[in-house]
Amino acid sequence: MIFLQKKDLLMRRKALEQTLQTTPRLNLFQGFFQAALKNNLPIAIWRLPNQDTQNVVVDLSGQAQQMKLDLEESRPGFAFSRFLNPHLKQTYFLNADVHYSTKLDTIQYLTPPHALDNQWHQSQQRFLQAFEATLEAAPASPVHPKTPTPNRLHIASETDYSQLVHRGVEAIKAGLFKKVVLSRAKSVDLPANFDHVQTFMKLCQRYANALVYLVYVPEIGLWMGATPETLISTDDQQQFRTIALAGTQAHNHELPLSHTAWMQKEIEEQAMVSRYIINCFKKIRLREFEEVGPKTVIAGNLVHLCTRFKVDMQAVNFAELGTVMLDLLHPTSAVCGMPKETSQEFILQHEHYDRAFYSGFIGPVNITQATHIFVNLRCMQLLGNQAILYAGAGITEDSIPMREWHETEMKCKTMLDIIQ
Ligand SMILES: C=C(O[C@@H]1C=C(C(=O)O)C=C[C@H]1O)C(=O)O
Repeated sequence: MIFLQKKDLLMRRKALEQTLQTTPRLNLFQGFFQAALKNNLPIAIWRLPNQDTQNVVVDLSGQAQQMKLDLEESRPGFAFSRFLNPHLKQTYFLNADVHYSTKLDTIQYLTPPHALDNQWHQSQQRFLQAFEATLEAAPASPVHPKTPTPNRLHIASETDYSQLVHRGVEAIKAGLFKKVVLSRAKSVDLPANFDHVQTFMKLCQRYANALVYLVYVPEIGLWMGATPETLISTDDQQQFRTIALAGTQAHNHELPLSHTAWMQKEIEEQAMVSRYIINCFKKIRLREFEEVGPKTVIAGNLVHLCTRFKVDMQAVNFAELGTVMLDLLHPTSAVCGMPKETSQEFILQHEHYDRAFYSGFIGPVNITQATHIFVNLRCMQLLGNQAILYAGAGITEDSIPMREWHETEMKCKTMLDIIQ
């Protein structure tokens, strides 16, 4: 019986390979997405910065697994974390049981070591059946994603947010901390013809140097974003990378990037993030790192100041650097504050809403021998016919509440420009 099922499955996979090559990209991704929704399976679709390759992974176990993230030991998959995730222990992880990349143009199947043969094949069969069916004919009534209601959602008005910033500045003046990143949620109606996969494709086109993603986990819901901020990356050449990104202004297309002028406030704010990263290196006695910047970089409609850090993991003989640094860095002072503990406490007490996955981290783990984890910024949670957009701004002693509100409005535009 199992033998027959296996044979059937192998034939189905083979037939699919040809279909993959003749089906337009958009339809393929619609197919993956619909098949995952139909079977209640977690799915992640993404495209790395400055790459054309789009990827999809589907977790056939059907469960959002929460685990302690260990990058060096982990199976290939996709990590998704809330802002609050002490010691990375509550990281959601989507196993790459099914992985498709437009570069290889083929589906790779991974069977987890603990999988029960029978159940596993059935789950794969059901998924591939649904995938094939959507490719043959787009469903007349597509399945809609489950969209659990966010916890403690509060849409801050300009007055609410200005008061919050004012409180932050007071706390800094009182010496509680030096910087705090204060954020808010904004709600917008989605157009009647809103399409998740099409929006993902539009984001890819518009934001070439961002990680663009669409993640669906039935228990969590649907998140989408185009983030400019690498948290950690490690590649097949054993290079570790991270960046210090802060300071924000609108991108002036008429001005060469190198002519962008920055105020003292932004320079200091970004320097704090760099210092924070260097302190993390110091904690693990790592001295050999390359540091380049700060330079002005483009992130959609905005520009930021960015310093790049690089470590040759082989040269320093530190194979676990990725996990160790992820644990030390998250949440960085680009999304939390400086010092970390007191600023985080302030955020939890005063923001009056749950950041959920905003300012958490997200990205592929051990996919084609590389891991690219990003800070989840310029993102939105999709709820039926409504989207919740999230954005924050770094508050220092010199912050002016109205300006910070305006900055968060500009950050929300990254998503707004695509959906409206
Ligand atoms: C907090 C966000 O962005 C972060 C904060 C920045 C700032 O305060 O200038 C700039 C880039 C990001 O590191 C966000 O996009 O919500």
